[in-house]
Amino acid sequence: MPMSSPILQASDLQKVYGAGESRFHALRGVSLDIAEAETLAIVGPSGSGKSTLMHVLAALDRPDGGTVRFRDQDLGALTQRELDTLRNREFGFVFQQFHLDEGASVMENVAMPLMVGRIPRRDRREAVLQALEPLGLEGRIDERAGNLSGGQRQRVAIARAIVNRPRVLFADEPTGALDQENGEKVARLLFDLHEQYGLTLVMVTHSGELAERCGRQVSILDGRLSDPASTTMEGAR
Ligand SMILES: Nc1ncnc2c1ncn2[C@@H]1O[C@H](COP(=O)(O)OP(=O)(O)OP(=O)(O)O)[C@@H](O)[C@H]1O
Repeated sequence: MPMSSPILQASDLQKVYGAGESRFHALRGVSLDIAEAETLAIVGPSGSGKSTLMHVLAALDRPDGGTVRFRDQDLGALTQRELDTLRNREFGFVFQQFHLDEGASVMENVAMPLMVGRIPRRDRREAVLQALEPLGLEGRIDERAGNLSGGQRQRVAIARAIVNRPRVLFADEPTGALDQENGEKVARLLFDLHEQYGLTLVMVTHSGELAERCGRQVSILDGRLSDPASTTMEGAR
């Protein structure tokens, strides 16, 4: 059955850290198609290469071999500047440890991708309010990020991730630093964003429960996908 072309397509990815004695082969030929608007969990034991794979897919890091294509564009053919622009426009990021500037306001944190994308100052506040609104944080816009609770901080990080209206949201252990209740709230928000905007969601997680809620899971072990049949989009929704 013909399928629409994938939004992301990784082919035979290799990633090697270090050299000599400390050389470590973290990705050993990973091929993976990701369909537009699917929800994908990348699972596997600690140190298996999950974050490395996510970073390479998201153009945060370049592979040492193989290719990543975004909408048929070979990311390896782009200059660093072109890659940075594409990442800022098309991808949003949520990390376990939030990575907020705690001394800055919610407004300043969420506006960061808009500044990188050279959106004029006069348009930023409205865009930030729109991003905060579905997360229930528009009333906190002028608060210092460091004054917020962990769950609220992760919601600010999600607002920052969606403020540029990206097509793909990458989340690395998004609920890992949160208690059960706040983790559930954040998980629900991520799936709501997928439903509302058709965002493609790519999530690295240790949580079997979170992974189960994704349309598809791929499992990585020692830098290889453990079930090669899972690399196509048959299971995508
Ligand atoms: N910058 C680096 N330099 C050297 N080795 C690295 C670097 N980053 C990761 N590694 C190694 O590569 C392997 C894969 O790391 P990665 O972070 O992708 O694993 P992971 O599956 O996400 O693990 P975890 O679940 O513990 O976060 C690990 O053995 C790690 O020690």
